[in-house]
Amino acid sequence: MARLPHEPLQYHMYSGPPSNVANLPPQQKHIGHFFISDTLRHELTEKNFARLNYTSTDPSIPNEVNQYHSLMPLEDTDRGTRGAIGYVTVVYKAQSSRDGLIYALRRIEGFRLMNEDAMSVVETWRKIQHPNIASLYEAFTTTVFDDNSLVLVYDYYPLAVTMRDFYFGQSGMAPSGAVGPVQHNQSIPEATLWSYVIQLASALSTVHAMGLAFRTITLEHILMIDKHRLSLDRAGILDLVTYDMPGNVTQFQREDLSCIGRILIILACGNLHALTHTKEALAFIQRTYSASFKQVIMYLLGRLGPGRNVEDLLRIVGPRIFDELNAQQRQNDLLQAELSRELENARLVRLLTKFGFINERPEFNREADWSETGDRYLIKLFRDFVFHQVDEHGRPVVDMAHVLTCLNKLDAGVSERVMLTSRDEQSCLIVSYRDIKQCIENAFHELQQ
Ligand SMILES: Nc1ncnc2c1ncn2[C@@H]1O[C@H](COP(=O)(O)OP(=O)(O)OP(=O)(O)O)[C@@H](O)[C@H]1O
Repeated sequence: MARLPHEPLQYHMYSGPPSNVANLPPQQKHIGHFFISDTLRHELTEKNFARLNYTSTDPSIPNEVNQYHSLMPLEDTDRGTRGAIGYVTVVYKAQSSRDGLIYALRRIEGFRLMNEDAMSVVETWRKIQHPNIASLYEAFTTTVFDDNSLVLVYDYYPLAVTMRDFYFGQSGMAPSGAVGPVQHNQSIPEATLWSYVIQLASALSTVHAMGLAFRTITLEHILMIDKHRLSLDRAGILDLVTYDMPGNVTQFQREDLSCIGRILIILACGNLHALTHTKEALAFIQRTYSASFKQVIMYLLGRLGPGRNVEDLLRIVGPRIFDELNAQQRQNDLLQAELSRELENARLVRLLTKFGFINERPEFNREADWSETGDRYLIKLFRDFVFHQVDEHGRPVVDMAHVLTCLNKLDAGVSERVMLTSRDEQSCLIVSYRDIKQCIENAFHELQQ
């Protein structure tokens, strides 16, 4: 639409999705709606629900532990198995009374801290902030669970599941002999696996640069926090639990790389037992994925030479980082497009709120000049025009598009005129949206006084 040089922008019109979003290939395409997409709204609502949900009725769970309350276990508390650290751990969601935020508390059952100096480990790990690592905030010992427990406080990600549960379900069922994608019908796409390698390499490069190591990374230690977005869980836990048994950090860092290599084999083969048949697993990977993908696994496992470090890994995966960067930017564009739609809606909510404040105020019911004359009368007629129209049979017209168009024009204060009719149809007024907008501003301003 042609616009004169000084004419204001047509704020009352939805601008539609940006071309870089509208022209995405079909599998990434979004239909331009007035509102946030159904999928994203559903996801966000579910996450908010998970964050707020508090349904625990287990009497053995204390009301409070330190400043954390509303504890809710995120797993079956009877399911506890001795994980990689040799202790049973249980994860709870809890709210901090200090900042009101929700955290994940990992409780190590029956753990007696023998050396208070071990807490210094937490100070070191606390400095690590990375988008693919669940930050460790604090650790404390407690007896409120009727035992000696050590509790570590991490970022909470609503609806996160471990990579093991995500790909293999809670039972982790796997017919042990076969190697190949037996548990899900399709192999995981190579691009997804590269994305995991890059996210994990990025997390490790931050941790290793601090002279630290995760020391154990398994499918249970990786949380899937969004579609193909992962976060390394349990930061610092082994350093804390084995404080009195220090080891060789370089060795631990190499072990981190080996762990990733092993995870990639399991994921690529789609089989939890793939490592018991490494030769067949690697042959399967060679047949299914590219040579460079197999190469990175061989490097991680130390098959291309014993000296391994994360800098070399970053060099090897370097060419793939652009793919990851591009995917992230595309995702960013999509979210920006969603956000810009919500921006329009936020304007409308503000406008409707003003309407709500002004119209039918009970305390002014008997004041004739409040709503029956002047500015406010006009606002009342406009409200009827937008919301209370009836068809020729007197039935209500419920037309969302009409409401949105009118409100957007009103918010922009366009010069277009509209005919407002009184309910008894005895009088009618022709006014511009700009005039009505001014009336609303005045009435709202008076109320604020
Ligand atoms: N930081 C977190 N944010 C949100 N949810 C989490 C977080 N950490 C763990 N969870 C949830 O708690 C569940 C249990 O976590 P956990 O790490 O104990 O897995 P697990 O399979 O029981 O491992 P293990 O057998 O070693 O205890 C996960 O599936 C996940 O849903």
